[in-house]
Amino acid sequence: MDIDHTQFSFEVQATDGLARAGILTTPHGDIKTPVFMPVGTQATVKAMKPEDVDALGAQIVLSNTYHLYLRPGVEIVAKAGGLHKFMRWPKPILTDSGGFQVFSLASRREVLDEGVRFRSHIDGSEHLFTPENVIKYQEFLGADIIMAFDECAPYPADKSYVKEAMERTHRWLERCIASKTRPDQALFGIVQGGIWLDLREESALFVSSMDLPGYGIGGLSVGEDKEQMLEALSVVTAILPMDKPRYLMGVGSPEDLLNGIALGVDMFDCVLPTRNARNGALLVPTGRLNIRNAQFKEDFTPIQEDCDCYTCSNFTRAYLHHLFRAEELLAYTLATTHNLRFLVRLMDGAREAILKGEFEDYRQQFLAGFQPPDP
Ligand SMILES: Nc1nc2c(CCNCC3CCCC3)c3[nH]c(NCCc4ccccc4)nc3cc2c(=O)[nH]1
Ligand SMILES: [Zn+2]
Repeated sequence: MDIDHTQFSFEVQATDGLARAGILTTPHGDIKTPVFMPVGTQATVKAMKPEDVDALGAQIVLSNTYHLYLRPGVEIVAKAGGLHKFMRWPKPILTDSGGFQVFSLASRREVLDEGVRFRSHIDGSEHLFTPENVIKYQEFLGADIIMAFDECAPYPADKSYVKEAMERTHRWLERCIASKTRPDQALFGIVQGGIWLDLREESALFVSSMDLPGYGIGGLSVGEDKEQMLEALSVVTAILPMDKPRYLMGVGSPEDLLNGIALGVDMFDCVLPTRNARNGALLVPTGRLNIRNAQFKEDFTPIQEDCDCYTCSNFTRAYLHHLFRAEELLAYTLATTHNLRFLVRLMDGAREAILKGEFEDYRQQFLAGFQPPDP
């Protein structure tokens, strides 16, 4: 089923090297790219009200077919009128297909050509995900962008297995395309191939040949070296159509976002900014600040002086330090608000720099000041 081209389109407004500034139009609104997409695994960005996720500038949120299929069930979300109504998020939503989550969360998995048999991490019940039923589940959930059912090979894995998983993913993509029935949902194919550049080239060529509205770059950020990720990424982005959005799945840290943009990536998602926030690791221009540290006990300055977020505009480091030490729930909301705003501003700055042809300076200047996490 083809998409309704009046509802989906992608316009590259400017390029600066391989970096792009664009607009992705969807039935629930436009998305300015580059974009970081907050993760809302179980139909909520953890600890956040949707209106506050909107207020900090998030343009699109992610949710997860695997989780929502197991609980509350896709039928209930469909009865609620779909994800947008169920979670009161009126802007675009993207759902991941569940392939990755089956491998990272479920137990007793069995990969067959038909699909993946697994046991629920919640109650041990047995299930089978196939390309056909995963597309059906995503149609019930009603996201604007849905991901093909794929197999993200584990890392490390030998090349023969990665090749087999890539070929299975290609066959599953054809079955996903054949199963689609909603013209108001865009199906993104996913490029696999591990860290092997010949497999990456083969997968990028195959997925590109399906002429889809956008492309996920999978199989990365699974433990490989940064250099291996960037090398595989550059092979893939050189092959994917220039006029379609590229989504690097599961990435990442501020430095990975800027390095991905420099290689032609438009969309990103990662659980880290929100997960780290809940652990008290707050993003600031010089790196990460662990607010639980005793040094902040009497620090009455904001998390970040020049941040305009609700947290930095109203509270001090001493207060956040207290909330985390006291395990007060407000800590998670305030910390998540700041980390998400930090990434929204980082992406907005990248977009402005690309429009002015100054992205390389922007990237270098940010990376010069930002200390990477301890390995
Ligand atoms: N379909 C699919 N999904 C992938 C994902 C999940 C992306 N987030 C989905 C959201 C939907 C809602 C929830 C998440 C990935 N995430 C990562 N790395 C994250 C690694 C990481 C894990 C924990 C902390 C930090 C980094 N690599 C990924 C590869 C694939 C892939 O090939 N195929
Ligand atoms: Zn802030």
